[in-house]
Amino acid sequence: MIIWQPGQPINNDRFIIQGKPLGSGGFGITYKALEPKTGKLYAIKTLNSTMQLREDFAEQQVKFINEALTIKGFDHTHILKVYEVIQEGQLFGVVTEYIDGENLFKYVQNKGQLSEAEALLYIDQIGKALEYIHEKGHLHRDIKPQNILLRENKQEAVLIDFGSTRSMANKSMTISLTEGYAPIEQYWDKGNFGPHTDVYALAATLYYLLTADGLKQDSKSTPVPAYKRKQFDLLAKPKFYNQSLSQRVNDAILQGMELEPENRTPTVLKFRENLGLVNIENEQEIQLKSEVGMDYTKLRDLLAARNWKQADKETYEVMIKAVGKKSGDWFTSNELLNFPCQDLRTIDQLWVEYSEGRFGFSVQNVLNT
Ligand SMILES: Nc1ncnc2c1ncn2[C@@H]1O[C@H](COP(=O)(O)OP(=O)(O)OP(=O)(O)O)[C@@H](O)[C@H]1O
Repeated sequence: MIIWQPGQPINNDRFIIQGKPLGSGGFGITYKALEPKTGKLYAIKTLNSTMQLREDFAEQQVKFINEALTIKGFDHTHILKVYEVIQEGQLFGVVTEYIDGENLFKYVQNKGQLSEAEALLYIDQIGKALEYIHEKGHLHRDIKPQNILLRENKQEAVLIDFGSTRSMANKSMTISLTEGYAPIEQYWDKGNFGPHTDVYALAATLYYLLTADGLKQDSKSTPVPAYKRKQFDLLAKPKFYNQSLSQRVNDAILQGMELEPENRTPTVLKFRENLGLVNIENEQEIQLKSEVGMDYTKLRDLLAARNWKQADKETYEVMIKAVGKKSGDWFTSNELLNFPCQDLRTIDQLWVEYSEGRFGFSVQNVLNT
């Protein structure tokens, strides 16, 4: 049985284990490690001692590595970055980015339940990460506050722990669940799985973030588990624990946590819509239009269609209009420096290029890198 100790060098001295493990759970143990050559910190996850003692350890380890390799292909701001798989004797380790911050469960335990605005910020970020995972044909299947890390002082949530992740094509799934967050279909190995499976857990996570104080008074640390609801226990409305919640958020959570998959919000996008998050984005776009009287709708559409040439042209058109120049005019560096900053910021893909003594605009370079 191998447990790495503080100060232990691994992978031919490439990494040195730092302090006690960051966490350990049903099958994994996660260490903090320093790469002395670069001074960078990483997290390295291996199978834990219980798994190492199992007869089918070798098989389990292959599964563990294959899962890691799937995530290695993911590239999303709100998904933990997986860098590589290393080997130390019999044990394989998955090297990932190290997040200097705490998980949402600990954060709420220390701080108390979150305001609606803060909770929705994290749920929106993790919702987008889930949409990305679903588009790639996978389900996470273990969304819960403990599996969401917050980057210190950044209000940025990152989804971790892909140990339960499965391809949607896999109709028979092993039973692995976290009570309070797992939907009813996860209690059967051939349940009706789909994006709605992660919607339930995401809605339950939001339920927890907004009602943690009330739940605690009721001696509960999660929303009522799905199997209990099936038998006798009703799910209390989030508003029952937190009267200040908006009706909209209360209702969106209840629809996202419908017991039967058929009645539940079918996709994460729909769930975000029900929470008013997708509309907020649209509203922001409308506000951008009126902020300094410029209309960026055409530019946004061209960018979305990746029509770079037309987008470059439209950027130029929008900018000359904003400062009252004639078509064909160029900008001096001074004009660019004094350009209404709000506008420059709203076209966040804008790239100002300097060539042959003149300034031009290109959106292509930035978006292609
Ligand atoms: N990359 C990381 N950076 C910083 N802390 C981490 C990282 N990964 C995990 N942790 C910490 O360790 C805790 C447990 O991690 P993780 O969820 O990966 O494993 P687990 O739940 O303990 O094990 P299992 O995968 O068996 O359920 C997290 O809640 C977090 O506090």
